[in-house]
Amino acid sequence: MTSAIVSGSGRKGRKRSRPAAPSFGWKPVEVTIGDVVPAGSVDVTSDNGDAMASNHYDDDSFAHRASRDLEAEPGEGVGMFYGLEVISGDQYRMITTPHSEGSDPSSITRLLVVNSPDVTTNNVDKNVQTVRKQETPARNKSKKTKKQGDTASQNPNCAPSETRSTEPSATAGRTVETCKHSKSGPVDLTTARNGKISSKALEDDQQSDTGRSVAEGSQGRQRSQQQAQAMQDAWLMQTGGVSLDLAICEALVLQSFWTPTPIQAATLPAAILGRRNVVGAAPTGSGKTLAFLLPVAQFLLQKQESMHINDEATKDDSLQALIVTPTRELALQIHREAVSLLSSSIKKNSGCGVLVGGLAHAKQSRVLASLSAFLRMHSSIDARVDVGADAGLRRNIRLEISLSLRSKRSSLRDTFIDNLHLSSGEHAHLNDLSRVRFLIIDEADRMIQQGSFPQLARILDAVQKANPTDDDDDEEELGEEGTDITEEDGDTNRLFGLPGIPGEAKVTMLNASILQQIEEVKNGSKSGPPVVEEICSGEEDVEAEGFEGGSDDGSDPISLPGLPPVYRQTFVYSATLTLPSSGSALQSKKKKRARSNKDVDGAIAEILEKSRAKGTTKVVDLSHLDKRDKAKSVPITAQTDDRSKANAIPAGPAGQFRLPPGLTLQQIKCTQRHKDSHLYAYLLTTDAGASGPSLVFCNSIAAVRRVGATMQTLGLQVRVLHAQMQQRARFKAIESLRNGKERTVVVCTDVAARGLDIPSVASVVHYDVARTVDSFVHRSGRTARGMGPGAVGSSLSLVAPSEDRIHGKIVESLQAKFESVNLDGRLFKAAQERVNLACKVVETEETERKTQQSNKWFLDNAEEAGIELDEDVFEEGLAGGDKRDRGRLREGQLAKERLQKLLAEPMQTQRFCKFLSTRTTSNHRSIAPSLPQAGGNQARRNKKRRRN
Ligand SMILES: Nc1ncnc2c1ncn2[C@@H]1O[C@H](COP(=O)(O)OP(=O)(O)OP(=O)(O)O)[C@@H](O)[C@H]1O
Repeated sequence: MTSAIVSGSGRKGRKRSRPAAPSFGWKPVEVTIGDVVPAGSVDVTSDNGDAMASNHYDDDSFAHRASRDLEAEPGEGVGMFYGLEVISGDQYRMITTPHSEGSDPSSITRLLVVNSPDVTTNNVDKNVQTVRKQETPARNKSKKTKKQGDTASQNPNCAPSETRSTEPSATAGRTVETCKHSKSGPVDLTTARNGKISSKALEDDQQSDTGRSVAEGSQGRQRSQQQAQAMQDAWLMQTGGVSLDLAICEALVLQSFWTPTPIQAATLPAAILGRRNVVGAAPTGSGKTLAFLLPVAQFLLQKQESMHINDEATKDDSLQALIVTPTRELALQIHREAVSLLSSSIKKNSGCGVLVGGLAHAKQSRVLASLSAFLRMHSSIDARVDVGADAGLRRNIRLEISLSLRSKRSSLRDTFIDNLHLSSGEHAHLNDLSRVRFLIIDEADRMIQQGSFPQLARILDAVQKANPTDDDDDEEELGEEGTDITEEDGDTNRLFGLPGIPGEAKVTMLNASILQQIEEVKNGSKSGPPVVEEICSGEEDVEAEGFEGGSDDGSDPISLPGLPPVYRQTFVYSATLTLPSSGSALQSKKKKRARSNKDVDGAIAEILEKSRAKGTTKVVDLSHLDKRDKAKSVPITAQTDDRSKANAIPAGPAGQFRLPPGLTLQQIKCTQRHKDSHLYAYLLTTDAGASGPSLVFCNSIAAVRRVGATMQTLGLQVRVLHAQMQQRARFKAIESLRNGKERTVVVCTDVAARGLDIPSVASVVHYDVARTVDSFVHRSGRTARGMGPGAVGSSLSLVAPSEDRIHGKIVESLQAKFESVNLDGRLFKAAQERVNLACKVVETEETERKTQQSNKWFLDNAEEAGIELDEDVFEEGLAGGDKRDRGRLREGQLAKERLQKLLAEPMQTQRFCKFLSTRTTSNHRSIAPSLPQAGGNQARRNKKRRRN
């Protein structure tokens, strides 16, 4: 459909020659501002990187091209397409903006869009809800001339951006601008969100002589509103049509996030406009958290506004979004980010809750109780009329829970999971999962490993049960598959269908035939579970599909009494979601058939299947470097739209993980027993290691304890972090990195490898080489996070001979250059001396501590039993031991004294090596430049070379 129904424009009916169709094959259509276009005539989802080019002209030469293609007359304003506004069930109005900043929007008379003939009405219908509320003041500016008869532009005192107030419109709750002029001068109310804000601002204006502070406050508000407006426009442009709520934009302004990251730009249109499920993979530190939080926040705020209009009828205080993470720290971090995103719109209590294990029972109950209290508080707020800028914004509960699944001792987790099966109780709102609108699995490849999946499956099942999107006849069978799967594979840490290196998730999307088979099985027309077929898309060109989710596809959730069913979106994210290449896909298909035809292949497919994700799934894989195979062999399914292919890049041998651009990879090859001294020298004397907080990863808790104690004895500011620690201490370790007052070194296990976002972390050290490539990628990704030139950091691997093979695999797989760090030989010798002393001290202290602990245990138990103990049942500590023990104690004491002396003198700063450091800190003493001094064989080789 290329014709437009023209309404209310001066250019109406004007005949023009149609411009040539662009090479991407879509038909361009010329429309006039105010045009109403039939549903289905334009693709509103514009949800991949190329879509902006497909939907409108947005590059620098836009003006020229649009003017040329439209045969614009000199001085005629042309605009660009921003999105659609719903006029009625099947008609939409183009939303436009001027092509360049500063242009008068009201001058736009025509625009050029590129029209997709393939998009169905269904597609657009599903976006009605989300598009409806996306009217922005910027767009109002262009509509103003239609609605209000050019009042503003005719009044010289009424500048377009300064003198309009907004009033609620009768249609779809949109705002319509009117011109206001007051004695105190123009008032910028163009960004006011609703009528109440307008009237409040006007009151301020009329009382402007009451005090300077009022005026200043108003100016400040205006400024922040303008900034939010500018932020909204910036994101609108860069996401190809996503107009974020102004409240969200305010939060983005505070963080200066003026540009969406690639993963955000690629997924937001699909998630917000298309209401699709999203499977997203992108490098560490690339903003995936916001990519899934923004759609949630946008939905909540839009819903909030619609509730403001519709009141009780649509009031919904139940859980809206559930985010599941693999670690407690990550859950807390996401919670913090969600709160800051919503804080400007929902003041004190954002309605976000975080449930993690490891906290005291009382504390856990308080978390739950506070959420309940918030529900009650909201009920009371609902009962009264709110006035002011926040009116209506605090009215409805926005409850979001991040649930960490890693803790085996998590009573809260159990409480929550158990509560899922209760119909009433103290925290009844947690029982109702029927309204969960967003189900988000972060670090998804981790969630399906190491025993987390059964718990995750329970939650997915509970959510599905509460709001079924399918017939659940095979629920039991699916539930049992997990057990069969692990038994069959003989690997309790992995799911069936996940062969290969532990930690890699094999992903296969469901295709049409699988889904059909699932349906057939469920309908009873076919026995046996579905067989997965993986489609290697190759050259095939799957046409864009209409949006299949929601109530129109016949598989809608069962309605709850009085409330319409909730359409649920599932988001699955990680930095390492490995999509299979064509070869592996075919192989696994054969293997799969030979092994069993019972299971849905692929972990992510499993998650999507378990959560009964309906509708089109958008797959965005930005996590791999190799784009040569981009056009080939991407597993694609009927459930995955064709535009996903452009982003889905195969992994495997040809696809290397993309690392953060500011990350420097380094390596030191040394013996296991020299690792401590290399670590110490690196942290203390190299610019890379000494420039900020560091994370040192070990493969075991015992190693964490030992290395942590040694580095602490050496005078570094050290904290340890592992899963067996008290939760409070875990938080403290993370906070020590975050507050950045001191340069902390956190020695940790992989519990800190994923998700943690602490931009100040300057270096990551793999004390033990990571066991998998995924693990290496995640660990290294704790540094060089975010965007821009400041996002730099280094990742050092200490490679012992026994780790050469696995390190080689990592190097090969990443195809990245690892720089060698050659420490100055003299420096290394000095470091080694200190480390030897520290080790002796640690060993002595450890023996003493153990003895004391054991004696205390005896004493406590004897006291409890009322027994008097003989002196000789106590173990003697080194102090009271035999001659040899006392000798060891003496050695320990001497080592301590010697070490203290050495530590009082600063270590020499490294002056010559790959990491040349001329920095002098208060702790470091510069020495005269020295000649290179490599150690051992290397030194001899260098000498020989020089002689020759
Ligand atoms: N649009 C943006 N512009 C600038 N910075 C951003 C933007 N979005 C997010 N960030 C910042 O980027 C950093 C990394 O983001 P985030 O923690 O979401 O990364 P991630 O992709 O989830 O990483 P990981 O895979 O390690 O979990 C954060 O400090 C965040 O504040």
